[in-house]
Amino acid sequence: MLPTAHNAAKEGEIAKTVLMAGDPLRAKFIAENYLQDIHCYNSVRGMLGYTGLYKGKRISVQGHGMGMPSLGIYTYELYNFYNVENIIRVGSAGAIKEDVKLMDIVFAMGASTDSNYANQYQLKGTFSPTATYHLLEKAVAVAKEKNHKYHVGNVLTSDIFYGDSVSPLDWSKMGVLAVEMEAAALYMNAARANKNALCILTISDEVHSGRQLSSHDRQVSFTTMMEIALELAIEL
Ligand SMILES: O=P(O)(O)O[C@H]1O[C@H](CO)[C@@H](O)[C@H]1O
Ligand SMILES: O=c1cc[nH]c(=O)[nH]1
Repeated sequence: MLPTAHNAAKEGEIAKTVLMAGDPLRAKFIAENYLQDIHCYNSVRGMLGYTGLYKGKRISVQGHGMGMPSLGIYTYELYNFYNVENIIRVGSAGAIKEDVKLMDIVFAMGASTDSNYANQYQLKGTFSPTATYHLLEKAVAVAKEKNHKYHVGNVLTSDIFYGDSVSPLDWSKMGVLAVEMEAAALYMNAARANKNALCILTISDEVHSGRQLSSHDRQVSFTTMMEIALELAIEL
């Protein structure tokens, strides 16, 4: 079974806990700036993956691409073929609730979705994708200790970035905080594999106001989220 069609890692090359980002260059940035003794285990399709040490703990970091189908492939393989236990997504998101602002951190406690990803499970109802509580609890504790501004709640995982006649803002009437494109699939793959997952997001743009982060603020606020995820990873 290993390596797979999408991941060149051999058995044992990936740690039990993996940080993941849509952009593989964000994964490379984390590896090069925070990990020691890094080893690049994957570059198939440019979806870079590295294993290294953070404060002495072995962790991996890998890209997952954009959208649920892409994240679905990489996380399915990590959970089911590479014996990964914990996946922490570090992503960007658009704020849809007005009190959620640029650079804020959002912990996705739940992930509502406009996709049909859950149809594969043939359930007679609607599955609610949720974060693994002990990951959420520990990550929030790290953010609190570091005095970062954060929100915990529901996000929208959407199949649509450039919408024609639909707006993610409609979801704010249900208290949904922000929109991104992968958390629901991550939580469903984790649930089905009986593994752990958390999605941590940084607000890169406000859908409600049209404001966007400058490239400088993007870099600073993304590192805050990365440091929370790394501190969480060493506790797992
Ligand atoms: O910054 P990442 O992790 O890619 O996350 C968000 O950014 C992409 C869209 O620009 C989507 O993947 C969305 O989920
Ligand atoms: O999916 C995303 C990510 C960032 N900003 C958005 O508006 N949508």
